[in-house]
Amino acid sequence: MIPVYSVAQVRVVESQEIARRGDATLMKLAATALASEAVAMLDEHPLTTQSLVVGLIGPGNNGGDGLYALAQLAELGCSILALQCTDKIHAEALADYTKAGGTLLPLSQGQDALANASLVIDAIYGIGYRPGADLPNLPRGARVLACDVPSGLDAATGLADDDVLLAERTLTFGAMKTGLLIGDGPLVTGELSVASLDFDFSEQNAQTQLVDENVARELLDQHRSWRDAGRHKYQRGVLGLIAGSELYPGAAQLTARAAVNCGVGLLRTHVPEEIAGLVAAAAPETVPLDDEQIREALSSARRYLHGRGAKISAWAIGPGLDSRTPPTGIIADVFTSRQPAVIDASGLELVPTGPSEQPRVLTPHAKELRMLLRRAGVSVTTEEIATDPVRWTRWAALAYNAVVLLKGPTSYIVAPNGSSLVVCHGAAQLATAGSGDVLTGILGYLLSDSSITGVSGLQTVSNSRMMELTACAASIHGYLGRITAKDGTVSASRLIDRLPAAMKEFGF
Ligand SMILES: NC(=O)C1=CN([C@@H]2O[C@H](COP(=O)(O)OP(=O)(O)OC[C@H]3O[C@@H](n4cnc5c(N)ncnc54)[C@H](O)[C@@H]3O)[C@@H](O)[C@H]2O)[C@@H](O)CC1
Ligand SMILES: Nc1ncnc2c1ncn2[C@@H]1O[C@H](COP(=O)(O)OP(=O)(O)O)[C@@H](O)[C@H]1O
Repeated sequence: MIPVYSVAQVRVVESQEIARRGDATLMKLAATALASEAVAMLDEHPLTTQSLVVGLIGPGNNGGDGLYALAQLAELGCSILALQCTDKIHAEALADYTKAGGTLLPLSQGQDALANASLVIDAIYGIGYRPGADLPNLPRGARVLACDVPSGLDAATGLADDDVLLAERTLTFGAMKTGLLIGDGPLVTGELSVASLDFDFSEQNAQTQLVDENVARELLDQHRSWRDAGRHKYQRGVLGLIAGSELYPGAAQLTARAAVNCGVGLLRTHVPEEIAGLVAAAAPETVPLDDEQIREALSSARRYLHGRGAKISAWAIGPGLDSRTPPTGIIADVFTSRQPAVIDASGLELVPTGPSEQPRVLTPHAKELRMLLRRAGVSVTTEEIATDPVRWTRWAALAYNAVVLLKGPTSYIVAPNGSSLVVCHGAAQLATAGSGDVLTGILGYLLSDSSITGVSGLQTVSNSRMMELTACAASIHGYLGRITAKDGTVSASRLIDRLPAAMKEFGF
């Protein structure tokens, strides 16, 4: 997990570190990390003797970082140029830069250099940015490495100015900051990483924790064992899918195909008779599940205590249900079980508020979250949700006693105890009909697999594990979106086709 702190917390720790180690030492450390990130970016494309790194330099310490980094790049043999973007400039860093042989030009004289640059380092503004500055226009296609924070983004609120400098990568210092992950943040930072500079955050409570793909891989690995190879399909896990209607026949097919392509032990589907043929054709691996069999599975699960001997190990409820005629009775029965469940789309209209023995994940987008909150007696607009997503997701988690995943460009995952995780950096093209159904299939599969949940015998899945697996599903989904977008436009069907390859990257 990568802890995330507010800018105010970063400022507190920064001032302690300055007192301990000195301003210049910290800036040079930041610059070394920035220079090696620049080298890594340059290495991705063949270098020529004309390869040029142009630094856009602002008035404060962010500009200082940029100048020190350029000086280090010059020592490594790169051609460098600094463009002064504001009246003020960091004097000590400029002296260091000039000593390394660097040239400084006003921004107005740097247009040709910008057009020819192999890489642009954006060191105009960092966490000291106040919205409304005059920011330069960069040539189309410029490769930009942002120093700490893209200029034009408020690292506290996540709000970006229209002319924010869009980064291909952002290297942020000290710690991950909230504004990089909320609002416009994920749309403008590009690939995001942290250089911790050994800042000591032990006296600060993190605002939330970021789950990136490496963290997701570690979380998924937590309970895997060599013994997994000996399991038969029922031991591996059976997912029960209650979905679909004549009105929306596609969603159940998408979720079913997604779960199958994840490698689920067995998928059993409860869909209306009218679309059963369609679902069976879309995913011939599935076995139908009628009301009687569901009741039998629920009662056998109770007899054998949760988990052991149960015929269904997890549930996915909701994709494509017709909210006018959902199978309310059978879903209410499933809600009394202790097998974990993911509930999406129209299924969300049926989830009861209050305490429950069943570990649940609700996966609303913002409008569905508003509906969930209304049902719980809380009136809120989607605009209010956008301004403070974690707060409103927390309300729903508490009211429904469930883990809640708020979907969008950034996914926020909150448990009933208020703890939260964040997942971001999926492809924007994931915003396409049916991609949420694919996510439900992925999460349903993860909840069904005993080697992933780590549940055996008498245990049920804890909310903290539910939260981790929800973050893993969102992370796999984001990765899936990115690899699919690499070779063309994205549709839910194309996502499903790439799912086996994506799962492999996560150790499946
Ligand atoms: N202090 C430290 O120990 C460290 C700081 N670091 C760097 O320092 C940065 C923060 O430095 P600063 O506090 O100097 O802040 P910045 O470098 O982000 O910029 C602050 C300056 O920009 C001006 N400014 C902000 N918004 C403006 C606007 N809209 N129009 C015109 N001028 C505007 C301010 O008046 C101020 O002069 C971090 O982002 C990071 O890059 C790193 O070197 C790590 C260590
Ligand atoms: N701009 C975006 N960038 C990245 N991911 C997005 C973006 N917009 C939506 N998503 C993701 O796409 C999925 C859409 O889900 P949902 O709205 O339920 O779609 P549907 O109901 O059509 O299946 C969610 O996983 C969400 O996190």
